[in-house]
Amino acid sequence: MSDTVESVIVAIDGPSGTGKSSTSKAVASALGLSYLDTGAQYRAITWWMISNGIDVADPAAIAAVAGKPVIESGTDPAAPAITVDGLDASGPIRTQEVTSKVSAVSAVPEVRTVITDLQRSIASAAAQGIVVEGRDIGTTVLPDADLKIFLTASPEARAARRSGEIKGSDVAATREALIRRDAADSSRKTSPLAKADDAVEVDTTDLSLQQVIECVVTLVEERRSTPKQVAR
Ligand SMILES: Nc1ncnc2c1ncn2[C@@H]1O[C@H](COP(=O)(O)OP(=O)(O)OP(=O)(O)O)[C@@H](O)[C@H]1O
Ligand SMILES: Nc1ccn([C@H]2C[C@H](O)[C@@H](COP(=O)(O)O)O2)c(=O)n1
Repeated sequence: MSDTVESVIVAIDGPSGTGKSSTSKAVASALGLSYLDTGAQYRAITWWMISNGIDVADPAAIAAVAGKPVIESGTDPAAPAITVDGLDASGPIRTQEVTSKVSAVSAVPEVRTVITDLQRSIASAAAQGIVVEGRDIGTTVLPDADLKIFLTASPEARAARRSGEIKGSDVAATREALIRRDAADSSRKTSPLAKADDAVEVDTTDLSLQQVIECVVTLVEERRSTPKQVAR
């Protein structure tokens, strides 16, 4: 019997604020895997569009330049990095302006083609395996992932979590903004936010972050000990 641990690809999808980033980073760190935040990539391309004066309400204008920005993502879960044309984008992609425009930009099919290709090449280069988090990883980007998780939580729990990050923020307004973004991400034509048929759904509403991390680590370990059955 070999001592080498097989590479594993884990897809973690779900709506905003369900704990995808926190869980994915912790699971990747615990298991020695790489980590990819695909939302950061859509935020990065959105930031580039805004910085270059592209009208984000004009899908044709976005499509015409979708291949221009050079986006690079680091995959160290302890220090996730993202650059656009060589510039550190980790701060600018978290602004309210980018958050309010990212659903429109990420709905453009040409944008999704560019970013999906990038995500697949990063995943295939991860020798030890990778945890990839987003909205369409299990359904579209990596349909053959070894394990697919779909995280959910009530809008109230998600809004409370998000509001906890920003002192003095309005929980009701945060809740409405989350619901609006989820509706846009779920209703777009090209690879919408959706649970893959073979994903394991984990409702995190009443779970602590530590409980969610332990649950996902257990699921990965179980998958590693019982390889996926391939349909013939
Ligand atoms: N189970 C949990 N219990 C309490 N707080 C949590 C839980 N999971 C995540 N959080 C907190 O909720 C906030 C949002 O989590 P996180 O950024 O991981 O969500 P996300 O699904 O990646 O969101 P988005 O899609 O908007 O990027 C963070 O402050 C995180 O610490
Ligand atoms: N695989 C993905 C990941 C993200 N998006 C879009 C939709 C989200 O609203 C936005 C930002 O993601 P977040 O940083 O909040 O995780 O990016 C997508 O379409 N597909």
